[in-house]
Amino acid sequence: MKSSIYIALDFETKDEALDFLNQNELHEVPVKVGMQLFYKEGPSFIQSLKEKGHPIFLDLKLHDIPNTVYHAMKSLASLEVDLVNVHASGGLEMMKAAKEGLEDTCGKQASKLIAVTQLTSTSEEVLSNELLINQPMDQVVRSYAQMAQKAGLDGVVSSVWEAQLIKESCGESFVTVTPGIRLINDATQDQKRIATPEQASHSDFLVMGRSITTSRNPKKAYEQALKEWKHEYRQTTH
Ligand SMILES: O=c1ccn([C@@H]2O[C@H](COP(=O)(O)O)[C@@H](O)[C@H]2O)c(=O)[nH]1
Repeated sequence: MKSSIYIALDFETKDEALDFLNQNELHEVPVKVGMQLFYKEGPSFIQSLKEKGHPIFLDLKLHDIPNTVYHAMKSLASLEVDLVNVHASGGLEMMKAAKEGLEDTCGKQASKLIAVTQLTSTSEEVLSNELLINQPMDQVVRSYAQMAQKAGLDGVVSSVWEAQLIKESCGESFVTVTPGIRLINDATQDQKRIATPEQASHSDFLVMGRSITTSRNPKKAYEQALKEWKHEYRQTTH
């Protein structure tokens, strides 16, 4: 898997999403399909994106009892997307079941499986006051990442600010996928742990939605993000 930026296709309909990609000449770019579009358009939309050559991250964040997640992953496995995910807070047994569901259907060719550690919309305050987790965010994210690794997963979703710690704890090949990315001066909106592409030197993949999709020039915004990120990537790895 080459490192890249997944554009979050958070649109109401497949027509809106496909028009967006066509009109902005974003051909074959990696895309992320989340609950909004998948619940409305279903597997046939994934198929049409695949036919157009887009690498796909299917971001459904499964979180249920192990047996349910096992069977749900068996269904998702047949879509043969690049990345699928679960919530790490579902626990070790649930994550193992997710992995088994994928592999029982597609063997080692199955989609890569990652786990959300803590949503990028969760702040330190929410973590302790609402979720009642009385540890610092980076420690919680690190523990969840280690648990995901123990369950046999390929990586995790976190904010940019925990990616280095994850690499140090789980190794360079453990994949870090980071949403909550904003170009400079863009609105934070509901995100709390945000960063610019330039700050994302320890991320293998970025996820960017509104900074690109609501930009006046989405293609330019996408190319700018890639340039800023790759510049940083080159400086830290070569
Ligand atoms: O922790 C997480 C996990 C997933 N997401 C998803 O990424 C995009 C981000 O969209 P923006 O418009 O760039 O804020 C969105 O689809 C989320 O569901 C996340 O933001 N944080």
